[in-house]
Amino acid sequence: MADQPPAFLLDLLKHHEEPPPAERPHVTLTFAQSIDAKIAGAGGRQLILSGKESMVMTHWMRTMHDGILVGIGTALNDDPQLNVRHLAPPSGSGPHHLPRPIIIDTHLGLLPTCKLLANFQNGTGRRPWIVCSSISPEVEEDKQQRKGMLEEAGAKIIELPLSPRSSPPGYLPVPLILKALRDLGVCSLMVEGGARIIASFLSEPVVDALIVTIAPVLVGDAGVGYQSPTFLSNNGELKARFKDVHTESFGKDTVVAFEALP
Ligand SMILES: NC(=O)C1=CN([C@@H]2O[C@H](COP(=O)(O)OP(=O)(O)OC[C@H]3O[C@@H](n4cnc5c(N)ncnc54)[C@H](O)[C@@H]3O)[C@@H](O)[C@H]2O)C=CC1
Ligand SMILES: Nc1nc(O)c(N)c(N[C@@H]2O[C@H](COP(=O)(O)O)[C@@H](O)[C@H]2O)n1
Repeated sequence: MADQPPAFLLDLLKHHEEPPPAERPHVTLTFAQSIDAKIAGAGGRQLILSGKESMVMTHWMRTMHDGILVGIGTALNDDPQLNVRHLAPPSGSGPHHLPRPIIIDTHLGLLPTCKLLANFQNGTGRRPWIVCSSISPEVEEDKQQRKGMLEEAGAKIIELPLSPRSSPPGYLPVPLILKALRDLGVCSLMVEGGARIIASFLSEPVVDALIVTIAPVLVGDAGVGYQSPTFLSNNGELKARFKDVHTESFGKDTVVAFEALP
């Protein structure tokens, strides 16, 4: 197994050597999809779309970011670990860098028994950060109680103001999330999904690199896809926001990498 990330990742993410903007980290959006653009099965059932080789590529990518972000839908559905266990231990100095797990969880529904917290407790994972909407302890006793339980299990809770007019309701604004993470020292962020998080990040001009693993399978209409904003102008021409910079086969999968256009 290779002992360093694939060359295209080193090249695509070399902007990480530069400081990120003041208002956000460098952002990489990445996920795996079928050829009919599904990221999960019927009813959201988790699908292992990536084969071994592209999964190893994803784990190398994880080592190259300060933080790794998923939405609460993914955290509850998949109970992910977000670590780098598919990589062989490095031969030389120290272990691989582990990204900080970050969960976007407006109402604090994450379970204190989840694998991310269990891994932190047993010393194999970093302390997860949970981003939620601000709590008014007097009127939200249940949420305050859940906060206490999650903190007891090891989580750091980050509260952000949620506008009553937020659209869709209950969504924390992406720029606010990114600013809070940047202020906490996160300089590079890998966003893994799920469907709603992908749509939200694609709707804002904040994604520097987009890396999609395409597995040669059809999931069918019952599968879960993701929405993207309209990239067509009134005359039907493509208003490209990204340019494709690299395509490479990893085992049976095709990985397509894009970078944001200025
Ligand atoms: N194939 C792949 O690479 C991946 C697939 N998945 C799949 O995605 C599915 C989960 O996706 P979703 O249910 O859409 O959940 P999600 O993981 O996208 O979380 C969405 C939830 O986060 C909260 N949220 C707060 N602020 C938000 C914002 N600004 N934008 C979006 N959400 C915000 C809301 O409660 C929202 O319902 C699962 O089936 C999982 O297996 C998840 C990650 C990667
Ligand atoms: N790269 C990739 N390929 C797939 O086929 C996937 N289903 C995912 N899912 C993402 O990875 C998380 C699971 O991570 P762990 O294996 O538990 O470390 C899952 O929650 C999705 O974010 N990714």
